[in-house]
Amino acid sequence: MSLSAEDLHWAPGGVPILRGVTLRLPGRGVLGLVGPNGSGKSSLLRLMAGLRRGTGGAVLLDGQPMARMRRRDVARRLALVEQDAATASALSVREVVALGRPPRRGAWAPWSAADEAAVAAALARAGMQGRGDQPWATLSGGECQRVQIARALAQEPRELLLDEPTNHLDIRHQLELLRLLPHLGARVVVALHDLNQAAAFCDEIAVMQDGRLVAQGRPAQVLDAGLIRDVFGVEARIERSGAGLRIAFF
Ligand SMILES: Nc1ncnc2c1ncn2[C@@H]1O[C@H](COP(=O)(O)OP(=O)(O)OP(=O)(O)O)[C@@H](O)[C@H]1O
Repeated sequence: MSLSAEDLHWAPGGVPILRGVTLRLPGRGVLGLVGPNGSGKSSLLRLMAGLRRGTGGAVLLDGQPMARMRRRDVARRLALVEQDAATASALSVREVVALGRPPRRGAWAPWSAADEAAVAAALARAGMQGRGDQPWATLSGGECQRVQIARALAQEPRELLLDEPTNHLDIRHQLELLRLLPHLGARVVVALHDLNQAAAFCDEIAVMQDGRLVAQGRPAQVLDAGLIRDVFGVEARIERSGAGLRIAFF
């Protein structure tokens, strides 16, 4: 059953930001969250991660309202990597990844072989094995993103929420990161701006517009010229080849 938003509303200070969003994760694979600036993608991810409480509706984890769960139990289940997540710069890569472990450890438990193994596994999954001793401050932008993902993976989440993880990355690092997503050992929800990348790398796409979820399904079902015009306000031509598609904008 996994993670879902059910008729979720959020109106901080009375201003409606999320207006009745119902979003269910697909049974497996990567769900892409797309939508114009300000449509509510980051807000939805933060509410689904339990960092904010909705003002109506619910976020459910395995059918249970997240609001009634302990923070620690939520953190054992899912992890969020926010946009431009910052980290104290004096740490090594291994120390940064180890910051993901507290939800998995007893309050007073010493650092264990299991913790060490989880950190090593997270580094390997994120393609950063052998880099544990490197100072965080010396990493490239793409490496920083990978280490933030490794830190989230060290929580051993079943659901991983990523908010625009390709921000600031050059095209090679964007593609490397997107190719990594199906291999992270978690269900992934990823907010993306590039519709072609979303179509190519996501099993399903969910489209936000003005605080509402206006479409969800396989990329070829969801992305058409009419939706792109209505939601993003641009003209597009969809070129289909087999199961894939390419969007040309004009
Ligand atoms: N704490 C808050 N209080 C009031 N308004 C907020 C708050 N957080 C976000 N907003 C507003 O909610 C709207 C949606 O913001 P959000 O960051 O969720 O959009 P987004 O789709 O992620 O945008 P982008 O693509 O630009 O990152 C914006 O108008 C934003 O200014």
